Amino acid sequence: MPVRVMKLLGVTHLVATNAAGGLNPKFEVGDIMLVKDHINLMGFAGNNPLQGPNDERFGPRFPPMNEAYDKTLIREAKRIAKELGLENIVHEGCYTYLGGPNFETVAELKMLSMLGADSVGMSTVHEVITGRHCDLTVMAFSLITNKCITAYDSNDNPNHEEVMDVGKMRQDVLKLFVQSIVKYIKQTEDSINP
Ligand SMILES: O=P(O)(O)O[C@H]1O[C@H](CO)[C@@H](O)[C@H]1O
Ligand code: HPA
Repeated sequence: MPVRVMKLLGVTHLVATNAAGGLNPKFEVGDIMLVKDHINLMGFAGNNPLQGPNDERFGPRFPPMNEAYDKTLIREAKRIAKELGLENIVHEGCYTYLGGPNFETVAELKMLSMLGADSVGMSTVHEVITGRHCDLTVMAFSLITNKCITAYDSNDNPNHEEVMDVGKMRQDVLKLFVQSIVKYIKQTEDSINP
């Protein structure tokens, strides 16, 4: 619903962000993952924001989702990351989510890893689907706040405090990153519609 309100207000771009567990073993806590694709696992279970009668004022009944994440914005976000000296902590990958609010089991995480997910959260996909349905240009990134635990002999536990702490630790960098991306989008829009 907020995404459609944004559309009605004239918004053209959606930059979605989330905190997520890192499933890709190359990711470290505090890294950023640009989302290049997602797996809508809740959609597999029949939970999709576009369910129900389609409102043609927003978009078509059967929207494509193979190019959900704008390739130009991903490319420019990488360039910006380099300019800001963040290239070593910025990666690209596939996001997936379960409904939460519990963190995932070891078996669930092993399955998600086999499916090709690089980060795991509890949000974002519904907003992205709704945004693409009404033709917003979309980009998203995950802040990796914890490493997913995929071994039964681990003594670690994911917890929301750690997620919040890592978010706070990275807030200045993330603010700068988002500001730079928004600045790029504004410049591009202004050059198209002066
Ligand atoms: O996806 P966001 O809201 O960024 O936050 C993620 O972090 C929280 C769990 O710690 C959950 O809300 C999960 O979705
Ligand atoms: N799993 C799901 N959601 C999350 C995680 C996680 O490990 N970290 C932050 N949000």
